[in-house]
Amino acid sequence: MIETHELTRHFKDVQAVRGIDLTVAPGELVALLGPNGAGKSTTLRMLTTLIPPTAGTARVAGHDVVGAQREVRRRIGYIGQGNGAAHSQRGRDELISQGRAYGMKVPAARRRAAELIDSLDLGEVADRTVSTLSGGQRRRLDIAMGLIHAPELLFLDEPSTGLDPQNRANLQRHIVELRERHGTTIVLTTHYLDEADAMAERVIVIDHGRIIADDTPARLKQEHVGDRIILGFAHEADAAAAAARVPHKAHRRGAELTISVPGAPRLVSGLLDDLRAAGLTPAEIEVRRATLDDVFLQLTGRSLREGGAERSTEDVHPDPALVEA
Ligand SMILES: Nc1ncnc2c1ncn2[C@@H]1O[C@H](COP(=O)(O)OP(=O)(O)OP(=O)(O)O)[C@@H](O)[C@H]1O
Repeated sequence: MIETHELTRHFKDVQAVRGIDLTVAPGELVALLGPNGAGKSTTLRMLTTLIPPTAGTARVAGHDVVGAQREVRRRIGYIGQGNGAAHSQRGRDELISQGRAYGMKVPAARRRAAELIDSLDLGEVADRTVSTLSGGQRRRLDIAMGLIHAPELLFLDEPSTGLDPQNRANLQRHIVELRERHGTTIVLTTHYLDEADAMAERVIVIDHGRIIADDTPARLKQEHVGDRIILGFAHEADAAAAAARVPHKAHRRGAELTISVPGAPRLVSGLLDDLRAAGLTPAEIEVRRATLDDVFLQLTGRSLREGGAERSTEDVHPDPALVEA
């Protein structure tokens, strides 16, 4: 569905995108994840024919983004960062006008608008003027606008930026459902780690205009970081004895022992049984699952977090008596 080769874009002396090779298969839901200024929007704008590449090539939905702009545009939907819908019109009319702009006849545009209003849960607000809609409803209407001509491929640039957590979760659910229902290939950009993690089966991490990782969220976390079990002992000597005993990579700092192990939640109970049998009972136990931020940190030495995503840390208390100890 998308194939780029050394895709590059410079703005005067800013190298926004530096030679990206990217392949996206039909039906994939891919998240481009990266910090502000990483080059995500610029990549999307080239793929949607809004700006030409400085160098390299891109074929989108079977056509070249420079040589066959019209063909590409007819086959894709693009929802940029701003709101696309006009404010004084009713949402439903906006959708129908958009359909007409794509050459649809009025009855077909009406039918398609009704279908999208239903899919995106806009039934109660579709007959209100756009200016009265909430941020989340506006965003859903934008998505309906991008889908009116039933594109094979939908690009969403930061779809949930500016929404509160509840509206974000709701929008994410709608996007995933759309893909399931219509089989649309979806490429979105985000700097919300939890969003990329929750929605995309494939995450492409972009930094300084280059792809630095490309895999499923689970594999990225496992390969680059792994889970950790953190045990706090009453005495340093116990932590040292436990370090010598556990069959995994372990790092001790004072009375705290950090064990790096894939699939930590599955292993923690057996590990604790073994330590307890040797008379080594930790006073505190924490299982820390790897996050995409840990992956980014590992790859770049910097954090991607901007307050939008929480670390997924969970305390595990397999035996309440242990925690009290
Ligand atoms: N029209 C432009 N003129 C000059 N520089 C630009 C232009 N558009 C983007 N840039 C620069 O290119 C780099 C990449 O920007 P881009 O918008 O692609 O990043 P991004 O990853 O989408 O960031 P964000 O998450 O903030 O949207 C940035 O340094 C940006 O300032």
